This record gives sequence, C-alpha cells and structure tokens, in this order.
Amino acid sequence: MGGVPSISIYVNELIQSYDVQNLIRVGTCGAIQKDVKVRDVILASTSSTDSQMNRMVFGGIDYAPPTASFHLLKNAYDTGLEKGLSLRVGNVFTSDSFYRDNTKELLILLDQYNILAIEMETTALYTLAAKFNRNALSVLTVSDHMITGEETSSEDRQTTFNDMIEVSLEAAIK
Ligand SMILES: O=P(O)(O)O[C@H]1O[C@H](CO)[C@@H](O)[C@H]1O
Ligand SMILES: O=c1cc[nH]c(=O)[nH]1
Repeated sequence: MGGVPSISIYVNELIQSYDVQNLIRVGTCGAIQKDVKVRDVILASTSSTDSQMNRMVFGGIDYAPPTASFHLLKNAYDTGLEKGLSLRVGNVFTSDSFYRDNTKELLILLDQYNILAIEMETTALYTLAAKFNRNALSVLTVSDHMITGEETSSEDRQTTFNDMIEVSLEAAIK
C-alpha cells in the first residue's frame, strides 16, 4: 500500500470526510516465525513498529500496543475458521523500511518476541482508529517468508488473496 504516511492520509480522509466506522486493511506481509507459512492469513490483534509516528504524537510515552477492534477481529476469526483458512492471530511489525541493512538482526529480535510477520501500515491504522474511536483490523496474507525465502506465485496471489477479502467483507457486516 505504501507505508505509514500513505495509509495515514487514507484513514484520516475516510474518517473525516466519509465518517467511515469500520476500517479493514487487506494486504500482504512477510512471515517471521517458522510455523507461519506462506498463504496463511494473519489477523493482526496488535502491532509493534519502528515508525516515528506514535513518538511524534505521544512524545516520551510508549503508546502501546495499537490494537485491533475486538468485534472485527472476532468476526474475521469466526469467518476464517468457517472457511477453513489457516489463520493466525497476533502481533505484527509495521516497518518504515522494506529494504534495510540490519534485516538479520531485526528478524532475530522480532522472532524472539513472537512477532508473526512484517508489513508497513497496521500501526498507523490502529492508532488513528483509536484517536477517532473507530473499529479497525488488518487482515494480511503471507506473501513470502523472511527466513526461508519461500514466496507465493502470481497465480497464488490472484486466488488465495480473495479469501482474506471475503473474510474482511463478512467481518464488517456481521
Ligand atoms: O500488500 P500491501 O497492502 O501493499 O502491503 C505490503 O506490501 C508493501 C510492500 O511491498 C507494503 O505496503 C506492505 O505492508
Ligand atoms: O516481506 C514483506 C512482504 C510484504 N510486505 C512487507 O512489508 N514485507
């Protein structure tokens, strides 16, 4: 999608111009934990980050952790189970960098602290949803594995990524 600055514009405008109540991000992520597989669907219950956004907003306070709406999370979880998806719920890491020099060291740290996967937007979505008292959820399909190097093919992306879209739409209307 384009990272924290980009999603922050979308979320601010969806809320302030269109009064959107439920914001669900569907996107991809790179798995970190060994038992998270490509094509798994991750429901981000919470998000850690290296983005400066929350530091700018909260100064010295660690506003943590930005969290999903329980209602949307539960609906998405129930729907995903009904559809037989391989679902994971947990902490994701929202990074400001896709390419970085210290990837190896970062992955060891994130793995040790049970972070499931890396992506680039969830923290901003959850923090803004909290600010405006809206419901938010990130639903992420694992497109590649940061440790094993396994990747989804373009056919995979077209077919399996539909599952997370269906889960998200049903979670919003349940
Ligand atoms: O699948 P999308 O939504 O684009 O999200 C992921 O893919 C992008 C990186 O290629 C980042 O924005 C990351 O969060
Ligand atoms: O490895 C990945 C895959 C998707 N999105 C990311 O930010 N990283």
